[in-house]
Formats: sequence, structure tokens, C-alpha cells
Amino acid sequence: MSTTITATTSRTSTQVAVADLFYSFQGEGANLGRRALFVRLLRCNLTCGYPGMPRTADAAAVGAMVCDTEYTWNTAKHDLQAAPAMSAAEIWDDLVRLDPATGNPGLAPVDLIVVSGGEPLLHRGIVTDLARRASASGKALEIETNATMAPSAALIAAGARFNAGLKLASSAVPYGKRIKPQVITQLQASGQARWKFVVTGPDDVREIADLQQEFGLTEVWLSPEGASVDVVISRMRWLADVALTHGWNLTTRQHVLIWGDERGR
Ligand SMILES: Nc1nc2[nH]cc(C(=O)O)c2c(=O)[nH]1
Ligand code: SF4
Ligand SMILES: [Mg+2]
Repeated sequence: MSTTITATTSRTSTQVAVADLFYSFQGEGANLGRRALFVRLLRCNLTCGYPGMPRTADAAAVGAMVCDTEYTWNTAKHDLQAAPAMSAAEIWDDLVRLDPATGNPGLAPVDLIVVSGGEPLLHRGIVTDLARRASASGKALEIETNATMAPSAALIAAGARFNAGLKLASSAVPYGKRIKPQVITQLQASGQARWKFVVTGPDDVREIADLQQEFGLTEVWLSPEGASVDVVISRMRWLADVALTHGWNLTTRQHVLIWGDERGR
């Protein structure tokens, strides 16, 4: 289920451009299979699949791991102006409307909010506001972040959890852009981060082991790269033993298994 997003309005620092709002299951990670309300924010500071921002719509990706939500940031290929600018209060109201329990009190309320992007921590004020609203309503909130931007103390205090998806060499993003030691250390010290790695092949596994050792990452999750059932399943088959051997968790991508690469699912 997704809302229809219409008008483009001017943007202020108290507003953010919203790509998608939808109701689904958390398809990945520690809350896999749990019903959740999603908000996907525009813009990213990384360009996974490409060494930098593509200049043309037909620029070919060079990395094995390519962003699956390029429509949130790749201005060469997508018109980002169509996304509406919304305040945290407006986003929250739409999320509440998306919860089927709002119209039918007989249903169990959705108790998980997922904020994704793009990179949501580019919009820390808005995300912190949403985290406070979630906490006040007794809902958990987790942020799908690339772990290159520091969360504020206020965001941590609001109880947000971080699904920290560090990017690997397979993303083609230069090391200095995708690995920010201070941010990694801060997220790990918060006790509110789980480390999630999108895996395409054996080189990724070696890099994950090195990163875990260097930064003392305590909770590691592997996630198979893939936007189709066949790719997700075949990657999971070889990742299973890898994960068990290294003491890592393994998630699938449930939304891909059910809906393929459909947007807003
Ligand atoms: N169902 C569903 N679960 C998700 N978990 C993380 C997602 C993301 O795109 O960040 C995602 C997504 O796009 N859909
Ligand atoms: S960090 Fe995430 S949203 Fe940004 S380019 Fe990489 S995969 Fe896409
Ligand atoms: Mg996704």
C-alpha cells in the first residue's frame, strides 16, 4: 500500500523531500517480517555502483553492488523535483493514516517505523523529530543508514536504532567517502547499531571480516545483493555457511522475494 504523492512545493530546512510512504513488512534484518510503516527520503551522499555522481542517464555502473533506489539521488536519470516537500508533522500524520489500525481499532497497531533513503541522516532534524514522535507513541523506529554521517546525541537519546549498512569496495565508492572511522565508532558505542553488509561475492566477505576486526563491530548481518528471487536465493545459499562460520547473522530480502523490485513495497 502506498500513498499518492503529488504537489511540489518549496523546501525549507524544516521540510524534506519524500520519495515514498508505504505500509509493508520490514524486509531485512533483525525485524525481518515485522509489519512496518516506511518513509523514504530523497538524496544520498554516496553513489553506490558509480565512483561519483553520473553525468548522463546512460552512464554505466562499474561496481558489482549498485544502488537499488537510484531514484532518490541520481539526478542524471531521475527528476527529483516531483517529490513533495513535507514537514516531520506531515510525514507523521501520513504514517498514522497508513496504519490500518487507525481506521479499524480492532486491528493491532503497527509498532515499527522504518526511515530509509537515500541517506536519511542528511536530514537529521526531521529524523530526530520522527524518532521522538515514534517514542512518544510507543513505536520503535529504525534508520537504514550508510553509516557515514554522525547521528546526533538527541537522535540516539530518542531511542532510534541504526541499521548501519557500511558500503564495501564492490560499491565503487572511494574508500574515504564510504568509511568514516569516527562515525563507525560513535554508532558502535551507542549500542543502538546493527551492522548490515550487502554481499555480492567473496571479496566482500574478506572486507567485512577486516572491518569487523578494525572497529569491533558486535552485531553483523549479511544481506544478499539482488533485486530478483533467483539472485537473492542463490546468494543466500552460498552465504549461509559463510555467516555461520564467521558468527554473523543472515537476512534475506523478503520484499524482493514477494514483490521483486517493485517500488514502495
Ligand atoms: N519491505 C521493505 N523492507 C525494507 N527494509 C529496508 C528497505 C530499504 O529500502 O531500505 C526496505 C524496503 O524497501 N522494503
Ligand atoms: S548509500 Fe544506499 S541509498 Fe545511497 S547510493 Fe548507496 S545504496 Fe543507494
Ligand atoms: Mg531497499
